[in-house]
Amino acid sequence: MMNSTAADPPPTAVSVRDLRVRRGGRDVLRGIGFDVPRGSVVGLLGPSGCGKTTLIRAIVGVQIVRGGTVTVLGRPAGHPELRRLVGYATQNPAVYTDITVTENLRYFASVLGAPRGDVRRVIDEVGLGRHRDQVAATLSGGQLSRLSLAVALLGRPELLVLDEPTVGLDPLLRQELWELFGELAAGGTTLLVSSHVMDEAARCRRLLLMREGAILADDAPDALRARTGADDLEEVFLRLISQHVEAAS
Ligand SMILES: Nc1ncnc2c1ncn2[C@@H]1O[C@H](COP(=O)(O)OP(=O)(O)OP(=O)(O)O)[C@@H](O)[C@H]1O
Repeated sequence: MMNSTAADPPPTAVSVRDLRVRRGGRDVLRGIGFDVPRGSVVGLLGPSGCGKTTLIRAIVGVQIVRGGTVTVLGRPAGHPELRRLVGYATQNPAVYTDITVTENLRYFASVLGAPRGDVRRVIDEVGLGRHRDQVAATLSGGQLSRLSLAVALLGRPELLVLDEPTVGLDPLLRQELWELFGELAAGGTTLLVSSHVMDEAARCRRLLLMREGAILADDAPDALRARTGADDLEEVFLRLISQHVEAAS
């Protein structure tokens, strides 16, 4: 058996235990737990309102929680050291609309202490080369969300948390972005990516399927297919819901 040393990174990038969150007088996360292995792409899927963004907010340390623990790269979520280690792209792009793509990225690179050369790299990675000098206010929705993703990629964070990064993108761009996610994971980055789109789920190493503040399943896509006897992940999800409802009744 191998002994881990103080220098070894923890084997899980994110570890959530019995996490409970209340928002607007409702229990939005009801005691959930799971691990995100390092160097993998994990998909967070579930219907609108099931709690995906709330969970993501807890992982990046901006959500008040009622109970439970969230450990990120071996530190409690929200720890100041995580600022440089975690890249977060929100659903609504948080960039300055009155300056250009490059100016936004230069600004965020200086805030994060990322090398200047990173600006060019992330622009290329998200395919915004032709728009580098365009004022952000004039970008399309999909271009804006790619700019937000580019900000999250600055400094090569160890963990990327992306809230619906492919909304509003055409199928080709979506495919390119998922290829980029795969390349980043192959290089050791961990990605937690939320999505409504089930065909994207097939590209993930593991899937967290959420419904009404609970995790219905946490497994590899093939294991979920085998468990439910369905091929299509949309159908897998539906069967898991009915199994869950039957078990609860
Ligand atoms: N600021 C808030 N105050 C009170 N309740 C909130 C707030 N934001 C979200 N909620 C509630 O928390 C629940 C979970 O919302 P959340 O945004 O986490 O869902 P989601 O799965 O990310 O949805 P979507 O896919 O539509 O973004 C919803 O019932 C929502 O109404």
